Amino acid sequence: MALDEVAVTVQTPDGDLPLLQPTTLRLTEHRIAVIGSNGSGKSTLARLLNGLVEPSSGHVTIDGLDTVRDGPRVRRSVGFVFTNPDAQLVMPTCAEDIALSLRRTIKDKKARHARALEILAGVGLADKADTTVHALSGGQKQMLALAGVLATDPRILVADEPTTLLDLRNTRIVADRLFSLSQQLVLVTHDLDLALRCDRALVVDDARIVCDGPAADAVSFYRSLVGA
Ligand SMILES: Nc1ncnc2c1ncn2[C@@H]1O[C@H](COP(=O)(O)OP(=O)(O)OP(=O)(O)O)[C@@H](O)[C@H]1O
Repeated sequence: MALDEVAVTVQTPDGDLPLLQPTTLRLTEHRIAVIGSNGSGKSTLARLLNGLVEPSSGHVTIDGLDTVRDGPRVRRSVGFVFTNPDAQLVMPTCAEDIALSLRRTIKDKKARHARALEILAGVGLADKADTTVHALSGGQKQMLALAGVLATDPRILVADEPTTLLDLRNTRIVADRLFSLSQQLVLVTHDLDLALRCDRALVVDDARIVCDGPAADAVSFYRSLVGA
């Protein structure tokens, strides 16, 4: 993943508002954390990586594919997990939701349903196949949303505060799943323990990356930045 002189600016009634100042980055490590205060620009950076946000200037490329020009192919490579799983659970039942993610790879409906049941079993939701997604707990919903994204077989996973709405136990379950993946992971988080488990961390402040390095160094920098 590469950002070349990428800036994001939005127009507001008060004039241009920079959401990301010009940034050049190469993201090659297996697990990269993005940390920083509320409103600093972390989600903007994460959303650039799969084309949910387009650069106002510069280019974002994933394996050489431009996120604007090659949007659909980029989104096949880069799965995105939202803070609130309700944003991505769209089908009436859990099995149907996973089956939706499998529609590109498994054309036969029965085979797709069977694979969906296997995937649900793999995340501890075997008994929820025919349950409405609205009847799941927050932790179960996030595991379902994550399983749905992984069912599309992305090479990279970008997760934007995936544990923020979860209690301690569910945070651990979702985090352990994320850290067990072979996929490259970009994890936006306020949980500094999770950031410390990454190979590299970026600190975002006021629309800029103000520190970029080994997670322990970046977390120390962030703590001193906010006086904690
Ligand atoms: N489309 C938009 N129009 C105007 N302002 C925006 C837009 N998108 C984001 N912002 C503003 O840009 C800033 C950065 O937003 P962003 O969501 O990237 O922050 P964040 O670091 O992820 O914050 P949080 O930790 O609260 O989720 C915020 O002040 C936000 O209100």
